Formats: sequence, structure tokens, C-alpha cells
Amino acid sequence: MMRIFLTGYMGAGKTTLGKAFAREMNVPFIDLDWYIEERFHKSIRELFTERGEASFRELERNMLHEVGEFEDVVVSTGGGTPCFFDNMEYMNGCGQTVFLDVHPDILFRRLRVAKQQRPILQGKTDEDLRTFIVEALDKRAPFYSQARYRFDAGYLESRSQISESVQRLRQLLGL
Ligand SMILES: Nc1ncnc2c1ncn2[C@@H]1O[C@H](COP(=O)(O)OP(=O)(O)O)[C@@H](O)[C@H]1O
Ligand SMILES: O=C(O)C1=C[C@@H](OP(=O)(O)O)[C@@H](O)[C@H](O)C1
Ligand SMILES: [Mg+2]
Repeated sequence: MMRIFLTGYMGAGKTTLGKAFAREMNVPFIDLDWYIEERFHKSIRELFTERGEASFRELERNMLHEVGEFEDVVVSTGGGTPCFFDNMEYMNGCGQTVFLDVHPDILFRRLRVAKQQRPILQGKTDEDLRTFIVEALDKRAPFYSQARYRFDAGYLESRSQISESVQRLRQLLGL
């Protein structure tokens, strides 16, 4: 049975790598954000605005517990998932957890062009964004570091880099 949770900051590549890795391992892929969006028929952005973050975190935890029941699955969590409730402990209890570690400079480069879909980053100038990433990583590090494995996900910019990363992740997990 394979149950893998990918964790890490926004833009770390959880969705990109998770999708490619699940395909390689021939198991279903679940992106927790997409799962939530489908269930509630709303975008993450809408859920944040309509309910506020605290309520989003509750439903995120509930949905995590739902997907944590599935067997043979690769789950990409949201960037904040490990940092609320006992979510990290829960994931460690039922599967393999991987922290996708990426340097803040690379995260900045990725998120600059992809901040529209992420409610937490909206309206930030470049300078604000850079500071915000560094500070958030600092706050979230104690949670991310509880993952069983750490993976350097700084190389996901092309198809070949993605497939090289998939092989590297496979080796790390001994699969
Ligand atoms: N369609 C795309 N165009 C350009 N870059 C992309 C695209 N999809 C993914 N990427 C790159 O991969 C990064 C990681 O994205 P993603 O997998 O969504 O991260 P996460 O799920 O951890 O937030 C992106 O920010 C970007 O650098
Ligand atoms: O870091 C966060 O708090 C969040 C990350 C997002 O997921 P990604 O990391 O996949 O962008 C999404 O769950 C929501 O916007 C909140
Ligand atoms: Mg994602």
C-alpha cells in the first residue's frame, strides 16, 4: 500500500511533482486543493473570501482525513495544510510524508507569475512578496521539518527536469 503526502510552501511544486510522480507509480493522484474545490463547487479563493481562513482550515482538515483513508494514492497538500491542527501528525501516522524544500529565491520567481490563484498572495508587490515568503517559511519550518523525507524540488522548470525529479523522488522513497 502506498500513501504519500507531499508538503511544502506555495510554489514548491507539490501539484506539479505529485501529478507526475503518481503517473510514474501508476496510482491515483489527489491534489487536496482541487479535491476541496470539487467538493464545495467553489475555488479556494472563493472559500477563503466567503468563509475566512479559519473556516477554510477546518474544512481542509476534514478533507485531509477523507483522503487519508484512501489506499494507494499520492496526495499533494496545500502549502498551509501541515501547519494547522495535528495535520502533520495525522499524515505521519497514516503515510509517508515528504517536504519539498525550495530556496526562497526560487519560490519568489515561481510565485511572482502565479500569485493570482493564491488568495494569501494577492495584491502583494514584488518586495512585499519576497519578504512575505521568507517570513512565512520561517514560521512554517517547524511543521514542514516534521516530514519524514526532505526533497530538493528546485528543479521543475521543464519536462526533463520534472522527470528527473520524479526519478530522484522514487529513489529517496526506495520505490
Ligand atoms: N503552467 C505552468 N507554467 C509555468 N510554470 C509552471 C506551470 N506549472 C507549474 N509551473 C512551475 O512549477 C511551480 C510549482 O507549482 P505548483 O506545482 O503549483 O506548486 P505547489 O502546488 O507546491 O504550490 C510553479 O510555480 C512554476 O514555477
Ligand atoms: O500556503 C497556504 O496557506 C495555501 C496554499 C495553497 O496551496 P498551494 O501550496 O498548492 O498553492 C492553498 O491551499 C491556499 O491558497 C493556502
Ligand atoms: Mg498546489
